Amino acid sequence: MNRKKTIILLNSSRNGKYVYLLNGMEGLIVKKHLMIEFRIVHKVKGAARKMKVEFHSDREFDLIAIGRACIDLNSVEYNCPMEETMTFKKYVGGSPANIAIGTSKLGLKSGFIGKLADDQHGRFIEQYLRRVGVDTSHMVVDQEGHKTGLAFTEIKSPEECSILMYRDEVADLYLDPSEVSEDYIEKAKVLLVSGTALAKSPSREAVLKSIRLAKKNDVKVIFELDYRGYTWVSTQEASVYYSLVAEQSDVVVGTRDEFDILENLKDGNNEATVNHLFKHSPQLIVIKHGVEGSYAYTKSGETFRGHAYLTKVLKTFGAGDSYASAFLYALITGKDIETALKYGSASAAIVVSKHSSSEAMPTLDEIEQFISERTKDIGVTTRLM
Ligand SMILES: Nc1ncnc2c1ncn2[C@@H]1O[C@H](COP(=O)(O)OP(=O)(O)O)[C@@H](O)[C@H]1O
Ligand SMILES: O=C(O)C[C@@H](O)[C@H](O)C(=O)COP(=O)(O)O
Repeated sequence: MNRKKTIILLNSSRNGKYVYLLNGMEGLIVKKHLMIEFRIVHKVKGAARKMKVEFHSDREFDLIAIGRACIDLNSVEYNCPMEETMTFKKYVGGSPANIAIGTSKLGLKSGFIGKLADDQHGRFIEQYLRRVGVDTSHMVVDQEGHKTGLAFTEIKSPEECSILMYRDEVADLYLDPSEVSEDYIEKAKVLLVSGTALAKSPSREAVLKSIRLAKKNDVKVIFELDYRGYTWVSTQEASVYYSLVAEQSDVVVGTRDEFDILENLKDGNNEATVNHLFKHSPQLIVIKHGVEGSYAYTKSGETFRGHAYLTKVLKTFGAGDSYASAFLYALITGKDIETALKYGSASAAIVVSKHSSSEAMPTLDEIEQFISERTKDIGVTTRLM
């Protein structure tokens, strides 16, 4: 009897051992008494079914993001502690702004709702967003002297990066509910909500209003947890608002640590997280695990695994925003979840090898070229007898 099976070597390892894919299951190859055994470590359910999220097709904007548009000052010196860093390069930053830029660069029509400081930094941000094609018609200028948020980045080594944020009295957290317009939100397929915008009133109420308007007008709500600890009074408070918004969203995206904040616990597990959230509105939940990759869970019970691509890492920040940009691009343009995970991982791998988060956002050609080159690398197949 012919019992040949094809197994695929995946681009990842578990505790230093190679992980293989066989019949939709991930496992390790273990030698036992001259036999080769396939030991399952993870079942990838329904991998062949190609689930998609449906969006309105007749909307002027693919995605409208709400939250902060700020400035990143990225260390020009590599492998250097912040104390000794003398030179920083300026870019537009802020997670939702980065995602609006990333999706616009990929060809989506993106818009932004946010409040900018009435200063040189605020004007730089607005001009940059407009230049890369983001609609800024609903960005308002603060009239009360609030400032632009700044993020200084430190690149001690490719693995050891940190961000030092200056966010006292920042203009973005003063976005008022009266500055959120239903006429604008109803034009979108997707409202992208950043968790940090929930940290303080009146921005918190502005975001809650935008979610209500989105739901009223059949705009999908995508919640990027984007947790930045120092913006919050306590983790308890963050957990309350994160849960409230996640339960109302259609798609929730975050790292494992961010879901722990949402659930107000330590070392949570993905199954428990999704089981709870699927009792509410979400149809799709994406949980990221850094270089270990990411998982996408659907309400209908499927699980998909996205693998990080090996790349020459310059710094680790920017991974999440570039991942979200390409993942959402793929979802909104009707690609299946497996493809969206690949696009997200490829986009992140490209951005972590470059200096910035926003400016480095890849084009569609760059992502597709990257994936096609890497498919050759990881498509190593072997046969089990
Ligand atoms: N060092 C890395 N090399 C290549 N890809 C990476 C690396 N770190 C993260 N990624 C990719 O970026 C995605 C998001 O990264 P993660 O660190 O989980 O999010 P965040 O940046 O929001 O903390 C991961 O799922 C992975 O695909
Ligand atoms: O979100 C911010 O305010 C800072 C970002 O602009 C910065 O580029 C960054 O931290 C991005 O990191 P990510 O969350 O890993 O994408």
